[in-house]
Amino acid sequence: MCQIYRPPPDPVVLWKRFASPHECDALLELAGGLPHLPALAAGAPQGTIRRSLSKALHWDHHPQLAAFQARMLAAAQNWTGEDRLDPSVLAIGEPMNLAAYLNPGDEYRSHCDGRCGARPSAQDRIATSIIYCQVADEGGHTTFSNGHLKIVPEQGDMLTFGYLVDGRISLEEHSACPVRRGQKWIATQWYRAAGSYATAARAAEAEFCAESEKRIDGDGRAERAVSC
Ligand SMILES: O=C(O)CCC(=O)C(=O)O
Ligand SMILES: [Fe+2]
Repeated sequence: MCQIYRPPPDPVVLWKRFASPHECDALLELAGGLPHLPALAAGAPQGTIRRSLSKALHWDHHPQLAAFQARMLAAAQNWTGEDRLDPSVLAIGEPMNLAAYLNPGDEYRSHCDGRCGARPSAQDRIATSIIYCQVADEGGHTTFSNGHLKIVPEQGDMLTFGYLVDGRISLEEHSACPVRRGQKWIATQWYRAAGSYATAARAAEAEFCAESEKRIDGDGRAERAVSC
């Protein structure tokens, strides 16, 4: 089931229970356990906006991983309305990233995965999926501060958001709130554009997830919020 929190052109969609505990375990095994290297966010000296550990997982070493990524990609492409539009808008362009927030206060402050509203150049990132393999007991939510949206995921949920927007304030900017109690680990996949942006822009206007649509209202697990 997928829940739509925001429509295109910068959609936010949550696929409930996308990954089974077994699949998360398998990812962890491929990674050789929880990451142990400090995550460095691009442009942030000493990773000051990001306090977590991370590790890249390369599909070419793991056929199992490639198959799983293909399933993620297919779900993410769903928002393009596969039946009517070219589903090849998104492509897996880089390794999967495992990130662990293991200590109280671990967080990832406000940032964009793409260009924060500037027009993307060829092969820039245009969408992100995050699988929450473990959620914290308290804190660790994902917020979209400009969009006033806080996502409160459950274990196995996959959040996908797109940011193929041009020249306006981006609703893409997001943060991982500090973990307050317990631990959190996620698997992030960043997508890049396959094909022309003209195609991608058309697709971004399309309907998506229509058949199982469930909106934020009445859901109870997302809150209007500007901060953690
Ligand atoms: O941990 C989160 O909730 C967000 C992670 C994130 O923003 C990313 O991996 O790009
Ligand atoms: Fe991010």
